[in-house]
Amino acid sequence: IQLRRFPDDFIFGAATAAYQIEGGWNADDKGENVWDYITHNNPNYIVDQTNGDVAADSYHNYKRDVEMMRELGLDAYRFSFAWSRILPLGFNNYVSKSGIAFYDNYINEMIKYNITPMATLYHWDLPQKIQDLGGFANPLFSDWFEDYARVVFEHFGDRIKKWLTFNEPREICFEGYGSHTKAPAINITDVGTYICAKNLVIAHAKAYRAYNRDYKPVQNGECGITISVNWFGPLTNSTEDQFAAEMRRQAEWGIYAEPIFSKDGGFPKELEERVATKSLQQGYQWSRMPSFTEEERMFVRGTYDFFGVNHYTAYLVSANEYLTDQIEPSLLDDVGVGIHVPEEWPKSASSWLTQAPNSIYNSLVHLKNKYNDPIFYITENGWSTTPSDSLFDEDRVKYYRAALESVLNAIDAGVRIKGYMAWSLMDNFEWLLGYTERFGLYHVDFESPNRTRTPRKSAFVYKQIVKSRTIDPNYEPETMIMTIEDKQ
Ligand SMILES: CCCCCCCCCCCCC/C=C/[C@@H](O)[C@H](CO[C@@H]1O[C@H](CO)[C@@H](O)[C@H](O)[C@H]1O)NC(=O)CCCCCCCCCCCCCCCCC
Repeated sequence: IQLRRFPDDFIFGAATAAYQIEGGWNADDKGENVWDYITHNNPNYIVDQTNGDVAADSYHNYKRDVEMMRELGLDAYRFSFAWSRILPLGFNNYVSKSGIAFYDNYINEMIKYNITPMATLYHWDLPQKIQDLGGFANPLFSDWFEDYARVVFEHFGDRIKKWLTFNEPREICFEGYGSHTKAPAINITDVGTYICAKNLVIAHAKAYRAYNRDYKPVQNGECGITISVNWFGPLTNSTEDQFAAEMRRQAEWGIYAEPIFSKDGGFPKELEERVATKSLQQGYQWSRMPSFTEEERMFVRGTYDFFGVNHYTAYLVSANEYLTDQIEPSLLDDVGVGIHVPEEWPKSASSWLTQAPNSIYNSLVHLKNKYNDPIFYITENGWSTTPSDSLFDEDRVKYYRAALESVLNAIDAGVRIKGYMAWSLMDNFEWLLGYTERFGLYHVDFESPNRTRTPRKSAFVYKQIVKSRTIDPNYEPETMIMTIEDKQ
């Protein structure tokens, strides 16, 4: 059989995030963030009562991390900066020398071995002081974020050419402000998600425009945002189900993507009208979804060089079936649709994650058509197993092969995908689920003092894909001993 090839300029990488791997929660002068705060003050918030105080201890093991990237032959590595490690007080009146030194060393180690760093400015670890001031609900948030972004561009922009402002606005705003499944667990269901969404996209735009104006002319990098785009397709072909799926997509990612990537900007129209109507019926004198002024709409619109997509799974949406009770008022009540996951889709260790057919293709072809053919990077994609599963992670291997076939299907359909980052390079702190779900190509022994990393079978399979730039469905590693090979 002729195997399909990834384009020569396609970059393969792996991803992580600061709070999930770094540890060193109070090393040197690092400040407290919202995950430090919630895990220390309410340990039962996490299912196994753990936290990221030490995690995979990448603060001390970063050289081993880069060695793993070399073992896999990666072109790129996506990681995030911890705001409170760089600015321990939240604001830019004090910049931590040791925080800067840590990231300098980490990045220099990658560059030394020709691994392209892709950096996320914010992956959920807000300085607690900024949260005490309201966090993403404070209209001044966007200025504080721009200040932080400028410090990072200033110090690291000579070496980092691919920037992401935020990781997954849905998880920040819906789960953190409109629900309680992410820190800071504000759970103000009527307006939390919507106020956060507006301030977040304005903060993104301020950072993007600051980069474009003051850094890009010298540093020559690119800047985007990563949005979680799981596929929400209609359960049937009926008009009602198709509209229901569109409403759910608007609620899941449209409220963050539309202001930035659409021709007109602003929030998605149908959802905006629905929330405005329901708000009046519910006795509010204004829509629970704030509008953009004309100036804000134009300011946010078009602030991207590429679209970062985190994709894991899919759900089927129905207008009339599988409906469940929702808190009223809330985003899920505003949308008011049913969700179904077919029994036959293979299950992972995570309740929300099944292996859905060709869902990367479905998502990216949809986004390409909706948002005028942007350049995409898949900034996360991966599969979870349990801590007791063996190193021979056959399900993860199947998932990665199917996902990468779906990437090739999308490329064949004309989608401009330039890279793929596997989630994750190594096991890490999986938020509410602590260490009970594992996403790593490398297993991490969280009981061992130096957090020993050991490659799983999927690491060898991914390495072969990266090296050959093809997906051989029959490839079997000959050994489970990992080595570093010279890149051709
Ligand atoms: C049977 C019908 C049930 C209806 C359920 C409807 C579900 C609709 C959509 C639900 C989304 C669920 C949450 C998914 C979040 C992910 O998008 C998010 C991805 O984040 C990135 O991924 C990495 C791995 O998780 C992460 O480490 C990385 O930092 C991040 O960038 N993942 C998370 O946020 C992780 C935790 C999610 C836990 C949230 C608990 C909410 C429980 C929802 C239950 C859904 C049940 C579905 C049942 C399906 C049955 C097969």
